[in-house]
Amino acid sequence: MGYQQLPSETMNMEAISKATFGDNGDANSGSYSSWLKEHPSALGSFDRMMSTAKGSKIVVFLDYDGTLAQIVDNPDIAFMTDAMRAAVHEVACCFPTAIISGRCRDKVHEFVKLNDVYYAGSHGMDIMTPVRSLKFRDHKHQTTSIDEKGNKVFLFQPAQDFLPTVQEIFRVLGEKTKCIKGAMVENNKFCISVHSRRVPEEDVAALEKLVTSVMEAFPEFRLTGGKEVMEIRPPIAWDKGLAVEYLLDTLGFDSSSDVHPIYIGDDVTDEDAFKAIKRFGQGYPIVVSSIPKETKASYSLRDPKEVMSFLLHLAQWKRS
Ligand SMILES: O=P(O)(O)OC[C@H]1O[C@H](O[C@H]2O[C@H](CO)[C@@H](O)[C@H](O)[C@H]2O)[C@H](O)[C@@H](O)[C@@H]1O
Repeated sequence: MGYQQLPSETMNMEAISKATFGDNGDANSGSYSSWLKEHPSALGSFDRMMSTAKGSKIVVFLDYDGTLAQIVDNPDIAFMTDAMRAAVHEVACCFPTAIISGRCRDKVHEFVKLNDVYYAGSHGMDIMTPVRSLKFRDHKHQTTSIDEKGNKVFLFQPAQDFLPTVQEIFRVLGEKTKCIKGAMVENNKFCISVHSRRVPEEDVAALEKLVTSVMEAFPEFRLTGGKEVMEIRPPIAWDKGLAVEYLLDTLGFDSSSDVHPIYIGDDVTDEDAFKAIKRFGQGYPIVVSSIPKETKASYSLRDPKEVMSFLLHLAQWKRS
């Protein structure tokens, strides 16, 4: 195969979990309880976590799908609840808060509808901040723009050079996958998602084969996976972990200051961010999962409802 394929990422996470932990990996099973010993609940561990972080600066990073919004069949209607929006707003009033998603940045903003959080779309390849990064002196990819309130902002778009090709791939995949019922190709600006969630089980392999053959014409591009989705990404060394580092630096929280970053996410691409928090040396990588799975996260939350509860606890802790 000509493109860079990461086999473990292309497997469905539920399949990985079953292969690793057996069929009974649900939240009530024994394997989940033993997994919890390795990745304790961030709610149950809240007091301990916060007593370590007390007096330091907390920065909150959130994934969108599967973390702030439930996973649903149709990606176009993966809305977050008003209660979740209020919880994110509460947290953003207390701590710098960023949302880092695989989706296109505008789409996440449209779903979240909050102006007091920072947005990074396309798996961190499209970051908007009010300040320019000093450490990442990549001025070619740091440009200025005007946000919806008329303020000057900086955009960091390290995959800019690949934009025309990504859009060409989107067009070709859209055409070619028309023959597979239920297939959906989503334009995430600097990357593309090909969804198989609504494809009949017996056609999923054909869809994967089709996408693979289309991508042979674009051998540099990376093909990775997620929850019933194939992700096409440009060949640059950039991921959600580097986006976390970029944001920490840009917002003035380098490793020399006393900072505890928190990252909450549920999918394969969030693992890069968990690793970044570990590289940072302090902070809390939290995986959202109701089944045991391989992860670099230190803590866990079962589902978006528990995420909401954690965010509310965090805001309440700060206010008290
Ligand atoms: O980084 P994220 O914010 O988690 O985005 C990752 C992908 O999420 C979306 O797909 C996933 O959620 C859909 C809606 O619940 C679901 O139908 C799909 O099966 C999931 O893979 C989004 O549509 C993708 O573009 C993102 O890359």
